[in-house]
Amino acid sequence: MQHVKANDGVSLPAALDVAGVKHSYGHKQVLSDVSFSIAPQRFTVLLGLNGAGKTTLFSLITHLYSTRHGTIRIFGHDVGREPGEALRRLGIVFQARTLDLDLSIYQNLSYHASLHGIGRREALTRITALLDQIDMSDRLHDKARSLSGGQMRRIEIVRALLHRPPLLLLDEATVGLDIQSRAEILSTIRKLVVTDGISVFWATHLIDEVEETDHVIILDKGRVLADGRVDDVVRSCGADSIREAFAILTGVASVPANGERR
Ligand SMILES: Nc1ncnc2c1ncn2[C@@H]1O[C@H](COP(=O)(O)OP(=O)(O)OP(=O)(O)O)[C@@H](O)[C@H]1O
Repeated sequence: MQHVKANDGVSLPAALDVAGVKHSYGHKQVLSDVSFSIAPQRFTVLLGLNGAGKTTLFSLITHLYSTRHGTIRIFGHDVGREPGEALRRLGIVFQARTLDLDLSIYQNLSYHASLHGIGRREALTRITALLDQIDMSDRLHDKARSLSGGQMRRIEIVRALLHRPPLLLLDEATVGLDIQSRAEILSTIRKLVVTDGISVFWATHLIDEVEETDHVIILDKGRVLADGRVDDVVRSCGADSIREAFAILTGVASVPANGERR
């Protein structure tokens, strides 16, 4: 089992360990021998253009698809062999909106809590505390449809955290949001790593979401092209910035804001 050093130097099992994973849709292979580990209590970015294979990889990690080639472990638990143990440790925010618009925020969240076997009283305590953290406790009984896109995303993040998973996956969480909402979501998530010791795996095509001290995994056409601290990746490419390193590695002349390959 892959072990990695946490922030305090203690050796822990990797929050996520992906080893030799391949995936095909019919004859089209979209993930080729993908391997990497992410450390606990770190912010790790999965950076790739549209079509790189990020969502497919997330579908394998969350066990929506079964892994036919390779293994995926969450804190040492094999997603294929012990899905209950593995998935209990995982929270996920998908790219597509998933709140029920006709239910209140409380109803959306308490339903999810009950799926995780959390009692009503405990659920309300957790919901109130998490809504407080994102300054939305006054919206508890509002209908989800009355929220802005950024507020909906924040409620989806609260929902993903209700069962207190140590690993949180977010697939293009800021897509379609205005600049201010994007910044707020990103800073909420970055804070969780520091204050709650959560491990975050953040998939994006937006290079300006990456910071120098993050761990970055660059995925392109289903292959891992780089895996390491951002400043190390930049240096090893002989580049001046992660944008330049990404362009060198992928052969994409400039990285477009919409994530489409040019
Ligand atoms: N259900 C499917 N059937 C066939 N091909 C698929 C399917 N889902 C994805 N693909 C293809 O697999 C490749 C990887 O897609 P994937 O959605 O995983 O990439 P991505 O990095 O998440 O991009 P995006 O952000 O645009 O979703 C693409 O070429 C896509 O067209």
